[in-house]
Amino acid sequence: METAAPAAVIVAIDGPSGTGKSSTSKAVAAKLGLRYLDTGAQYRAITWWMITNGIDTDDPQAIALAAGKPAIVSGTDPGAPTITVDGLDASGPIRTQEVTSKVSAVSAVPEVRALITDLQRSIAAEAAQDAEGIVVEGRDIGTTVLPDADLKVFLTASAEARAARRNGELRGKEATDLAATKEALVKRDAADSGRKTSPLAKAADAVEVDTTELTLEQVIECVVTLVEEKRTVRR
Ligand SMILES: Nc1ncnc2c1ncn2[C@@H]1O[C@H](COP(=O)(O)OP(=O)(O)O)[C@@H](O)[C@H]1O
Ligand SMILES: Nc1ccn([C@@H]2O[C@H](COP(=O)(O)OP(=O)(O)O)[C@@H](O)[C@H]2O)c(=O)n1
Repeated sequence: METAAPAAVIVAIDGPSGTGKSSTSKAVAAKLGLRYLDTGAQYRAITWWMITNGIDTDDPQAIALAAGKPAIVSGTDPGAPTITVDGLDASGPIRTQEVTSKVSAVSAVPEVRALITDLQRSIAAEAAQDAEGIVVEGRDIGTTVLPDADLKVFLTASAEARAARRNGELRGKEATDLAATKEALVKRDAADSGRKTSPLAKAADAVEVDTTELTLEQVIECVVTLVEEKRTVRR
């Protein structure tokens, strides 16, 4: 008798910058044969498009009017995630300090969030239909984008640990001193948490994991266990 394939699993991993969302989400998706979506990269991509097309990122109206123009496409292979804007590879430009300094303003605009949230939901629905499921990481996945996700994880860590991790990633001129990195990170956290439309927040039914004292491997193992527990219960 054919055993039914396990139902697809939808995992939401949220949290502020530097908690390990991307590293953990990619590793968990790869280990469990799931797709992966970096929603931050989508907001960075539309921000990069606004900057390169001369849209004033301090003008929410101008951002709203232009929000529907760029075509943003995400590749969901955790081993080689991709992001293109109007067919161009945007994976490099979206990580600059210029984009990082403007992405919170762009992503706070309701019209931007509505368009990108629809895109995220269609990518998750496709993964549920055609694959084993997906790990979607961001700020508002468990609260707004995928409120019915099978598993919601909210990663936290001290601002000091997060700044040190982020600083460790920056290269050359962008590797500013730790204090400057921490200040920028705390400022972005506040903007993301304080905005009116789908702010950074822990869903009531999310499992909180403080990664401050944990290694990345320990966080990955913790989330893999949580997903496998979910899958077992549902079989
Ligand atoms: N628990 C951890 N311990 C040490 N370093 C970590 C941990 N989690 C992530 N990192 C490192 O910190 C940096 C930021 O991780 P990332 O996954 O990009 O975080 P986020 O997506 O939440 O901003 C990366 O260099 C990553 O390897
Ligand atoms: N689901 C999401 C993901 C990111 N974002 C925005 O996009 C920015 C960049 O997200 P990111 O995940 O690439 O940032 P890091 O956590 O990697 O520093 C965040 O600071 C938010 O302003 C959002 O508003 N909603």
